[in-house]
Amino acid sequence: MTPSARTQAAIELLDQIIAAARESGAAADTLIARYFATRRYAGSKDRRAVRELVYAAIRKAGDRPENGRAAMLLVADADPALAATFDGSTHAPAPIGKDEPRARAGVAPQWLTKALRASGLDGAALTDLAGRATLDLRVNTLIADRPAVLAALPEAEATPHAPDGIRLPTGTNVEALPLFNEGALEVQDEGSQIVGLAMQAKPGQRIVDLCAGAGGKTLALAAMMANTGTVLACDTDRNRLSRLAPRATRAGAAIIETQLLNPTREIEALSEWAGRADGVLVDAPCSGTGTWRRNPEARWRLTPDRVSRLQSTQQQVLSVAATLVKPGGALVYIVCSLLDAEGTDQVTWFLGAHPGWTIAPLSLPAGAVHGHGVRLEPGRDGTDGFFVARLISPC
Ligand SMILES: C[S@@+](CC[C@H](N)C(=O)[O-])C[C@H]1O[C@@H](n2cnc3c(N)ncnc32)[C@H](O)[C@@H]1O
Repeated sequence: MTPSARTQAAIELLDQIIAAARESGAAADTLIARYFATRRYAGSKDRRAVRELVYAAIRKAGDRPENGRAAMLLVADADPALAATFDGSTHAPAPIGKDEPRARAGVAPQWLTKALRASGLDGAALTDLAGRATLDLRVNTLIADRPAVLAALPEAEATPHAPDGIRLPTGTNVEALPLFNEGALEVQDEGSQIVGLAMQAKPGQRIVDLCAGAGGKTLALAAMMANTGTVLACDTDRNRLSRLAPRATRAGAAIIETQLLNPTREIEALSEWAGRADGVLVDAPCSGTGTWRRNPEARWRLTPDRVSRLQSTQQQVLSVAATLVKPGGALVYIVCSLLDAEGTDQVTWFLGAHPGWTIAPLSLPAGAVHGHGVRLEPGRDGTDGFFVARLISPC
């Protein structure tokens, strides 16, 4: 493909991504994969170059742009070589017209930027939210240890904070690594590894992972517990939860049970666990403002109404969790969001609605105290953004 044809392909893809963001359609990565599946003439270098252009435009445009051309023009304004590809030749975008509209540059839509500022993020802390993510993995200590893995993978380095984390060059085909196929490695952002430590899970305990999804944190809990005790992994999403069993088998995690939940009838389904869990992890559904490094177009999908619906779900899940924790046991609340409305404000709500519960201080390898918990920030900590708090049930 010529440079101009690559620019045109990026514009077409951006049109699809913008439409999908407007209509709750497929994620950018899925659309990019589909686009190239039907364009066999594009080689791997072309795909990489087009992908780079698409993501440069997504990261730069704070609001959902009108169209792909307006988004790409925003990038071209700071890149003369890219601007020169708008030359009107075959397969190229039309020449840039006088006063053509550009997408608005920014971190996020204005309402969201305001809410993030009110949550204590400003300057680089704000702009780094949509920066580039690292490729982090957790060494599964049921099968291997970090020094052995680092010795076997010369291209890997230890993550700066998480004790079992390694970092690989971006773009590494993880699934082709023998250590991955042997179950010694799990792809997991360093931030996700760190907030999981807040559960302080110990061998022999009974832990509920109430929003387990496909089990990223469940597997880490089983490893922390050295495969003794029980981890009950629950979720309301059958598809996500069904991905956990094969992952657990590969990881040699034998203490995991799963339970699919009906969103209005969790307490009934979990009656055997009422007041009996040593700990309950609530990795709650959230707006994902901390994960824009991986899904920058998520900024274009979020609305105030969606945040407020998520807040209701978070409160509902927290209330279910509170019924499961034994006296003196712990509830760990995590969101991969930096909005206080989903983080520390929800803990304030919980304490008001559940008298007798207290906050336990957290000592984690990264992050800083924020409100009732600890916050990890992409800019400061080099991880995805998270809020985590540890609450103790009355005895
Ligand atoms: C942030 S994700 C969990 C990610 C997972 N813990 C991990 O580490 O990979 C939140 C999960 O909460 C689930 N969820 C949503 N509503 C729920 C509810 N009422 N009860 C339990 N899980 C729920 C979603 O299906 C989603 O999988």
